[in-house]
Amino acid sequence: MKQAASALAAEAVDMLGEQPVAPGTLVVGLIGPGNNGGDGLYALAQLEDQGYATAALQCGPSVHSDALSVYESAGGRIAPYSQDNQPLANATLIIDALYGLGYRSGAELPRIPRGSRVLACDLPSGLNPETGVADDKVLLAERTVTFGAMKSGLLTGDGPLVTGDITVVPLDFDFTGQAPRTNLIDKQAALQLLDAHRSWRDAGRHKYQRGVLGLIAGSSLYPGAAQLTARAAVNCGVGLLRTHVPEDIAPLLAVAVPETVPLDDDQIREALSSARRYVHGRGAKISSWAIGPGLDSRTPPTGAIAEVFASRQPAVIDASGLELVPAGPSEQPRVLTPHAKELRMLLRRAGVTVTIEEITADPIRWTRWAALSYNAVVLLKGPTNYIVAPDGSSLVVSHTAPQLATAGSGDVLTGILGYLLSDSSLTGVNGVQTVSNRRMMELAACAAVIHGEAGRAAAACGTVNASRLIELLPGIMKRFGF
Ligand SMILES: NC(=O)C1=CN([C@@H]2O[C@H](COP(=O)(O)OP(=O)(O)OC[C@H]3O[C@@H](n4cnc5c(N)ncnc54)[C@H](O)[C@@H]3O)[C@@H](O)[C@H]2O)[C@@H](O)CC1
Ligand SMILES: Nc1ncnc2c1ncn2[C@@H]1O[C@H](COP(=O)(O)OP(=O)(O)O)[C@@H](O)[C@H]1O
Repeated sequence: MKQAASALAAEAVDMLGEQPVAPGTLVVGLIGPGNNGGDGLYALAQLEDQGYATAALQCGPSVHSDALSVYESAGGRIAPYSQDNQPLANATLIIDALYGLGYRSGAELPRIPRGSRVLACDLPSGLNPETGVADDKVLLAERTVTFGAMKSGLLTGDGPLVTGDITVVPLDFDFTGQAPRTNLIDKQAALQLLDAHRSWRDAGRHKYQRGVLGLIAGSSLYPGAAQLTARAAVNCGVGLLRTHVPEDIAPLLAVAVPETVPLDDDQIREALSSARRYVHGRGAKISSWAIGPGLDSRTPPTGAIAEVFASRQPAVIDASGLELVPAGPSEQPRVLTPHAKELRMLLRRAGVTVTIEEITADPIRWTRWAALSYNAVVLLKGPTNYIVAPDGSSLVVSHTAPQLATAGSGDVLTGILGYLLSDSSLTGVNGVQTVSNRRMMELAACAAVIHGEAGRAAAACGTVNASRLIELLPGIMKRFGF
């Protein structure tokens, strides 16, 4: 418990970001009746020792007695919580140590002043630790420090919307008794994954060796989507982008993205056959594919697209491409990127009937169904991104921004992921090699984090639109080591 409390206190200090302590700084703990409250009191005691002014507010019928004695010995004082509590109004930081793993929905939760900075101990109070269903009065956290292992409720349902940034603090024992089946990929984890995948082959490569992305996209109905995906891939730094779009929109694309080189059906076939001949490092004509943004599903490109689906080259498939991708076993490593409605369509095509409400209530379950049915990694887009591999393992990305819910933002994600899949230093592929689902899943999570980072950066400067995200990508990619 003291180990947990130390991590909580350290996070509080990190949030306050001031040493020596600024005058007027006040840390207020909302203290519940169980061990979660105990963690909070021990953390407040440590903050007292470090010179912070603290106050504890007792929110239940009792408090952890040992922790209270330690807190009082450190000079702290506890008072009963009431709605007009002065300390709460003056708090620089509130530590929510009301309820944690022992929470059952329906408690009377304290009202905290609007705009308060809240650090949640283990879980935000009012959040069901298993299902992720949050009460209406859940205490919204800026950060959550969770102990021992990730809790499913932090990652599913409302969890990612109410936890803020999550830090998992390993303890000397695993008190949940089981390893987490789902992992959170935050910015730090994405950086680590990209570093782990990056190979020494990065230097001295020509554009074909760096990686060539083949984009099959666009229609006269949706001419803009192909441009957005293409511009995103180019601004990520793709070695070469080749685009297959209908003839009537090709001139528009050539003007919007002069870096791209057109790709017709015959060239697609030639690229696929060259991929079968080349070995790692020698450079195939196309390394990976992005299929779907802006395609018109009523008049899809015929011919070569089926051969791309039959290839072993990695692909990200989005939007109307999802209506064309075959279900069942395939040799192609694929990431499908549906939003909830498209996931419902994918599942229906695979014979599973489910409503959008059911998907939203249990996103990992239904994404897993699609991953199994299509033998592909599936990235379910939305306020939180769920990425599930056919073996059932999953990653969650909540490093997002609500402003990303804007037209064309998904096309940008496809461009980012298409680029990552094309980069031979990340996939290790440039020809006949195939990429494991694990790596596809990790790269999909990294793309979602990069997309989220672009969304946050754009939102920090003003309103967000897809073009703005694209403009920011070169700087964002630099932050991720590109
Ligand atoms: N070995 C462990 O299990 C560890 C636990 N730790 C801490 O302990 C916490 C779990 O402690 P507890 O099991 O004591 O549970 P909590 O401290 O989360 O709260 C449980 C208490 O709240 C009451 N309660 C729950 N829902 C309520 C509701 N709707 N209305 C009114 N009262 C309600 C329960 O009756 C119980 O008394 C973790 O979240 C974590 O903070 C950490 O210190 C690390 C080690
Ligand atoms: N509320 C939200 N908060 C954060 N990100 C969101 C939210 N809603 C949608 N997104 C993200 O915005 C993008 C929207 O993609 P998509 O639905 O395909 O739109 P479009 O087809 O217009 O590009 C996805 O990356 C998704 O994860």
